[in-house]
Amino acid sequence: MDGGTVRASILQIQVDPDESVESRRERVASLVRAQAGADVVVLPELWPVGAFAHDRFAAEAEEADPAKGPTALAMSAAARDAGVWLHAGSVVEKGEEAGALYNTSLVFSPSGELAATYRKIHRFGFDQGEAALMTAGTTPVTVAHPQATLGLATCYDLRFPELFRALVDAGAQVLVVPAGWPAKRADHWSLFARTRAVENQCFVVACGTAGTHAGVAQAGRSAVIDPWGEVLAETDSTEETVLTADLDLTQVEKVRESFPVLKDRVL
Ligand SMILES: NC(=O)CCC(=O)C(=O)O
Repeated sequence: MDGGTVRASILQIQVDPDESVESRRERVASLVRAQAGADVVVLPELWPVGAFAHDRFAAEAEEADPAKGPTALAMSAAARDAGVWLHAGSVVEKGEEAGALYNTSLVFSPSGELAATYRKIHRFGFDQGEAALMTAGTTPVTVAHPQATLGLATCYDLRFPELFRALVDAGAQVLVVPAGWPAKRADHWSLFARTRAVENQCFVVACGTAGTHAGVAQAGRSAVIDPWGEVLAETDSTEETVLTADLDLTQVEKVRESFPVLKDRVL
């Protein structure tokens, strides 16, 4: 698939405890509606509740189905109103099994249909926090956007290159990574985002969070990186920011043909 130029809008959402989840949901829906004309809009990890607000995960858990979950419903409507593909970041998803919670990304088509879900595979916290409270996903997910195959990953997943190789093997050209990455490891975030782009010869669309929740200051640092590792757009702001970049999809094939390193894989 090679769909010309993809305009990506990253919404680096402010997540602070003094704003209710309901108010943030409405505010984010308005921001998404304002992105009409973009080919894909991306939100951060767990923006309704905050990636480190562990004590609120269970209470704020919701269904991924827009007929049942308030965030899914609001994002489905916003995608439809704007006429955009929307990677709506992730929500704390109520699993089918009693008490199970997942960190689940939701992708909507321009008609508001839930086109894909991805349950985060690598949970952060070394047996605490997310790692203790959430169940791990098991399946890498790609999405057939009409212009490009998107590969989905979430925050801490960025540290695990084997997931990204699986996404490339499944045809990914654009790796979309929503995150709630802490400010104190911001340089790791930028380093890994650029590395995943270079080693997989893909675009990386990396959407961070702004603000401070549960005492954890967020890195922001959203960025778009091309398949040669050039940073097309990046914000150094830790405030709420909209970052837009045009991705020339022909670059994926050009870089893979002119420097065919992926063909030399042995394992
Ligand atoms: N929400 C996360 O996955 C945080 C990941 C993180 O802090 C790190 O990898 O460092």
